[in-house]
Amino acid sequence: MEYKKPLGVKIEENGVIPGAKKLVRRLSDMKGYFLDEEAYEELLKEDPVVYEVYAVEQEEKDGDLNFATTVLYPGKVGKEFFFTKGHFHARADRAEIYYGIKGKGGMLLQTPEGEVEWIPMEPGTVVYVPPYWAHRTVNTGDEPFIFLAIYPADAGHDYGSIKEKGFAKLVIEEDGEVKLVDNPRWKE
Ligand SMILES: O=P(O)(O)OC[C@H]1O[C@](O)(CO)[C@@H](O)[C@@H]1O
Ligand SMILES: [Fe+2]
Repeated sequence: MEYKKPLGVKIEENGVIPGAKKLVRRLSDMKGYFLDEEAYEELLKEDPVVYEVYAVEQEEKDGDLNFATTVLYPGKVGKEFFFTKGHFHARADRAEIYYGIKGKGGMLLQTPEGEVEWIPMEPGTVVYVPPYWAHRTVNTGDEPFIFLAIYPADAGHDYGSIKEKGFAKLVIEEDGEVKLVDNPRWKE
């Protein structure tokens, strides 16, 4: 039997996992994701980084685990806070755990039928993402929102239906408050 080597790494203050694979998502990678298209086009002139992911991933095998930090920057497109794209798992029955490290935000979760849950997150919050729920994190603060995700190595990502239809709710700022409102573009 060939055993894999165990691994211990320290997450840096800024969320970076040394030696991890880095993925950068700029606003230009998220066309069609935000409601306010005019605000999107305007901000596209700067094309800010919306989030970075530092992932330590294994082969897509049953039983193994991946982990990744995400540094989700503060910002808004119109009234809508910056968020991660959001996805179902390609193997839809795979669950996931998130752990809040820094900053303030929350997670939007949604079933395939469009039932939505919002879970506020701060440093120390653990979120259990059950099988079959799509998930998207949102930065509702004014500093980077940093969190760790731990997920089955064979979970995969299914961005398709979220890219097309979005979530049934939007997370916006209105009158200085964080609000969840119906997404006018949501279709079942
Ligand atoms: O894959 P998305 O929706 O862009 O969000 C990124 C985050 O979600 C994960 O894909 C895990 O669910 C991580 O790689 C990362 O923490
Ligand atoms: Fe996931």
